[in-house]
Amino acid sequence: MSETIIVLDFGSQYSQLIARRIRECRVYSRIMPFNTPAETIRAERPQGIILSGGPSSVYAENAPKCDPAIFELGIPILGICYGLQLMIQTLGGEIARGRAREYGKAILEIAEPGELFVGVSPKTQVWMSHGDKVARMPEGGFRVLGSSGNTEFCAVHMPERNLYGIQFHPEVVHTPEGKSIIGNFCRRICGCAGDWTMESFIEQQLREIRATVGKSNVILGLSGGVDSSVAAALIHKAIGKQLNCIFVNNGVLRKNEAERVRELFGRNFDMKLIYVDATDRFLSKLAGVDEPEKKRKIIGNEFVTVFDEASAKIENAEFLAQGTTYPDVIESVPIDGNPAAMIKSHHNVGGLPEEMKFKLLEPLSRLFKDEVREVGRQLGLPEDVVMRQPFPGPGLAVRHLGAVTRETLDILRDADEIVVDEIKKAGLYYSIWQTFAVFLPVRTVGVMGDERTYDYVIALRAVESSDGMTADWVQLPYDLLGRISSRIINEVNGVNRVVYDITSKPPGTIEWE
Ligand SMILES: Nc1ncnc2c1ncn2[C@@H]1O[C@H](COP(=O)(O)OP(=O)(O)OP(=O)(O)O)[C@@H](O)[C@H]1O
Ligand SMILES: O=c1[nH]c(=O)c2[nH+]cn([C@@H]3O[C@H](COP(=O)(O)O)[C@@H](O)[C@H]3O)c2[nH]1
Ligand SMILES: NC(=O)CC[C@H](N)C(=O)O
Ligand SMILES: [Mg+2]
Repeated sequence: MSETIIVLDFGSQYSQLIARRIRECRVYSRIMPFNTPAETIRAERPQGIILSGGPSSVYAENAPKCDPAIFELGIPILGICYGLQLMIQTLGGEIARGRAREYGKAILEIAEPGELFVGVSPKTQVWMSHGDKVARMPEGGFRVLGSSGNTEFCAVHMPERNLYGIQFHPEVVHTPEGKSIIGNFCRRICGCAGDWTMESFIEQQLREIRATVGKSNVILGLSGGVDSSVAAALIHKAIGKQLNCIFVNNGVLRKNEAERVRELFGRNFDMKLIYVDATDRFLSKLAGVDEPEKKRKIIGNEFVTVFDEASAKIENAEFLAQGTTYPDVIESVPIDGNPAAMIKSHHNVGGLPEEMKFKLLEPLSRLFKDEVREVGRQLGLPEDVVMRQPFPGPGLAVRHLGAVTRETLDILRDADEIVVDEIKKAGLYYSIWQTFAVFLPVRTVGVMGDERTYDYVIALRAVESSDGMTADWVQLPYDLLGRISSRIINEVNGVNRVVYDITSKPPGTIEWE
């Protein structure tokens, strides 16, 4: 078991970031719903607990509350923003609406560094995002470690129980010394040695995969994408020939993707690959379906039916392995009472059928993308495999608004190929998270060669991200945008207009559906 810090999620948009910062300190972290019982938490034997921020006010009706028994577990706790407020309220203090809301930068003046602020400048910039404040501290027990102009109780500590609370957000980059503060919590306060590395992860997973699988066979859905390629390499290292990879052409792949993946696989892997061309089945199920969640569910279900059939020929195929990663899980699963409500069902998680004969084997399901890439490198996969841009399992179906048809899918494929080609030529493919085309089923009027046209619209999307959970649109050079636009309009029949999507995530998502 690795050292673990648990992040209790009160619905903060930053819970992921907190988890990542902890992992950057080489300590494993897990996000759990705010109402996880203290007993469940104790059973995980965490070294520490962080209470996240959150949109509610602790004094509001139905405000999310943690099990108060967690403050009695003897495990160090750091409350951030809402987490601080909840800790103070639970232990007898009072939270009230502040005179002014405080968003943005503030200066924390450290009166007493304690263990939390070792090595942090006495006056340090911190980032605030709150409207409530501590109006009265609980009687006795707490010390004030620091204040800011607006917030008297900006950092507090109860030595007796090893509880810390801070009003600001150490997890965001606008708190430049935030990483040291989180590092101090993990190492000095929780006593973690920081031995969570990708090497130790691989070793641990190899043992676990062997123990879980035993003598059974494993089917792995291989898409040629980063996650499933890395999962294949890892599982193959663990169980060798018991692994059977299946690559499904679901009819919504990119242009020439089926050939490309088979070539890539042959070049990099020494294992079996079963190729199933299921284009007709997927497209007939998708015919006329324009609702995004329906499309996703149809694709998730059909994938499993195909895996089922293909595995019939494989003896004792008990497990279905997938390259599911942490963000897939977090975005898709509405855990009871968890405020991180469901955004969209990733086909490989929320899109799976309720009854399935396979047991799931998902060794990467606790990793972020950059960690998956690191595992791939350590397993010897080349850069052109680990650095491929992510491509969603539901493929072009979620980049083609409205119901898909063979003709309009081909339009999207041709446009998409031009986008990728130009981005590669510009040397940007590996430095941008994702770049792609989206098909809009609306037609606009144009004029080409003095003739009126009435054709479809293609939207371009290019986003920067480190894990797909949040993303910024990229300021692609105008001349590159111009080149892509004119090539699409000249070379792709049926398109007479190209637009550029300048929405970040949030409020948008990366894919359009
Ligand atoms: N065409 C496919 N054939 C077989 N399995 C697939 C296919 N597409 C997706 N999957 C399965 O669904 C999982 C999730 O897809 P996802 O796109 O998130 O991962 P990926 O394709 O492996 O990596 P990337 O995120 O880099 O595209 C994959 O890891 C794989 O197991
Ligand atoms: O395998 C997948 N199955 C899916 O159903 C799916 N939906 C989105 N994505 C990818 O996840 C990241 C976040 O995408 P969104 O901002 O659109 O949710 C982006 O990288 C998306 O490409 C998926 N991958
Ligand atoms: N970011 C937060 O956790 C905010 C906590 C609480 N909603 C406030 O406004 O003070
Ligand atoms: Mg993919």
